[in-house]
Amino acid sequence: MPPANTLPAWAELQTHRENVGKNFVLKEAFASDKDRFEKFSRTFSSAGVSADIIFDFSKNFLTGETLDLLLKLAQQAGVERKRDAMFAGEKINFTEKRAVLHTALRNVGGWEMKVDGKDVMNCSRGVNDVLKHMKEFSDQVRSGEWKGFSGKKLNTIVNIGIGGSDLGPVMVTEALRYYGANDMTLHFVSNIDGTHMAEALKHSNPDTTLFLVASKTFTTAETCTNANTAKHWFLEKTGGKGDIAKHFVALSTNEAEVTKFGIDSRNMFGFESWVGGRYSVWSAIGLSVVIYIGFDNFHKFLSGAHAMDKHFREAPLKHNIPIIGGLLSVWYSDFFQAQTHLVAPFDQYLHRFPAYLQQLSMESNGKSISSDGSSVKYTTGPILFGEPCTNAQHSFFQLVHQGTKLIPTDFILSAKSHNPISGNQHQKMLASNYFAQAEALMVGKTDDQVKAEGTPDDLTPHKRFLGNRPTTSILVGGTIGPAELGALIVYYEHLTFVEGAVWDVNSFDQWGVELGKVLAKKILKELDEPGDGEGHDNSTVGLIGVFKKYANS
Ligand SMILES: O=P(O)(O)OC[C@H]1O[C@@H](O)[C@@H](O)[C@@H](O)[C@@H]1O
Repeated sequence: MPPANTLPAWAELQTHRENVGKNFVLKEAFASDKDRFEKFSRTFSSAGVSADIIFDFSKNFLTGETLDLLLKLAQQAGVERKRDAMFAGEKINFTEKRAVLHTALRNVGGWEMKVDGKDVMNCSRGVNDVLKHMKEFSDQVRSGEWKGFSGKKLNTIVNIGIGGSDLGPVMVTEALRYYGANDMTLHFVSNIDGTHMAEALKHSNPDTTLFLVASKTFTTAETCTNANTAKHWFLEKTGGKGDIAKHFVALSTNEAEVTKFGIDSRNMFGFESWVGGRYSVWSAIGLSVVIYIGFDNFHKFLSGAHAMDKHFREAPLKHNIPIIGGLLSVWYSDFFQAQTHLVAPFDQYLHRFPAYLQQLSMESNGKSISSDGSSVKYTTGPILFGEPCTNAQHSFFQLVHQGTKLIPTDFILSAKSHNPISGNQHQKMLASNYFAQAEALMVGKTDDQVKAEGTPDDLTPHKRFLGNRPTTSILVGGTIGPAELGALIVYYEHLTFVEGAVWDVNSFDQWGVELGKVLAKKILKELDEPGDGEGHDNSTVGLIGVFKKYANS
C-alpha cells in the first residue's frame, strides 16, 4: 500500500486543516448549528446489548467536510478491505504470518469463520468445544462439585499471567464485580517482583486455592517463574499430599510446555495462535472471568462484543462508530500533532479500563515501520492514558484544562448506577461532573469572564481557560453490564484496527517487547557470576556493580 501520507485524501485533509481545522472553534460550531449534536452523535443499538450506547462525537474538530475527507482517507487506505480480510481469516498479521481472528471467540451469531479452510468454530477443540469445557469447569468450581485435594470447595482463584494474559481478566473481573461471586477471592499475579506472589499467597489456603496459569506461549519468564513458585508453595504447604490436577489448570496454546510443567492436558483450556495476547480475554484466558461471574454472564459479554463486531463489519462507513473513532484519532495525531489519547471513565468499576486500553492501543500501534518495511513519515500510535473520574479531575486534569498540549479525551458514563446509594445522589453528582468536564474543556473561560468575578488583573491570565479542547462522550443508556462492557471493549479494539489500517502498520505483532527480555536474561546470569557483567556500557556496568555490592552486603 502506498504510504498514508501520499494518499490524495491526506493532502486534502492537510489543506482542510489549514483552512478549517486550524481555526475551528467548537463553541462557535455549536452556536451556528443547533443540530450539531444530532449530526455528529451515533447510537449503538442491538439485541446483543441491553442498553443503547450513545457516542457523541460532536465536541470534536469535525465538520461534515472533515468527516467526508476522513472517510475518503479510510477508503483510499483500504480500511474496509483490510477489515474484511481480518474477518475472512486472512494472514493480516504479516510479520508472524498469522490470521487475526479473535472475533471468532465471540461469534455467538453463528458466522462461518475459517482459517486455512478449517472451520474454527466447530472443529475438534475449536471455539465451541473450549467454551463448553469452560462452562462445565466453571459450573463445577462455582457449585463446589469440583473439590480440592482435601475435599473442600475452592474459593480462591489465583490467575498467574502477564500482559494480555493478565490485563483483560483483571479489568473485566473488576468491571463486572457487581456480578461476581461474593464467596470467591480473586488474585491476579503478574509481576516477577516476588511481592506480588507473596502477597497473594499470604492469606491463601492451599486446600481451597485454584491456580490458573495463563500464558499463550507458556514460555513467558515471569509467568513460568511465578507458576513454579506457586507449585512449590502448594506442594510444600500440603506436605506433598496436594493434587496438582485438582488445583492447577493451564490456559494456553502450548500443550507441550503445559504438560512439561506438570499440568494434565485434560486440565488445559486451549486457543490458537490467531488470538493475540491483548485480544485474548474472550478466549480460555477469560476463565477467571467465567468462574467469577458465571457462564451466562460471560456469554452476555461475548454477545455484546459480537454485536459491536457486526456493527463494525456491516454499518456504512458514515455511521460506523469504530471507524469514526479511529479516524478522529488519525485526524488529531497526524494533522494536529496530538501525542496522546485520554480515556477517563466516570465509573469506579472501570478503574482498570485505561490500563487495559494502554496495552491494546500502544502494543498494537506503537510502530514505525509500514507494510513494505520502510519507516513511516507520520505520527502513529498515541500515548493512551487515563484514570477514573472524578478522581482524575483532582490530579492531572489541571494539565488537560490549562496545559500546552492538545489532549483528545473520551469520557464514559452509564445513565444508571449499579449502586444508586443515598437516593442516587452519588450517581447524579458523578453525571454532573461528566457533563461539566466536557463542557468546560470546550467553552473555557475568557478574561472578561474571569475579570467579571472580581479577579485582580495580575491573576486573570492564571485563571483563564482557553477551552476548545475536543472530547468524545460515551453514554451507556442503562447500567454497564457484561454485554455493554463487551461492546465498549470492542469499540476500542476496532478503533485501534482502523488507526493501524490507515497508518499501514501491523497492529498485531509486538517485536518491540523482545529486546529488553533478551538483555534481562543475559544480565540475570551475570548477577550470579563474578564481576560486573560483560559488554555493557559504563553506566550499566556501574549500576550492576553497585547493586551487587548492596544486595550482597
Ligand atoms: O500470554 P503470554 O504468552 O505469556 O504473553 C504475555 C504477554 O507477553 C508480552 O511480552 C507481549 O507479547 C504480550 O502481547 C503478551 O500478552
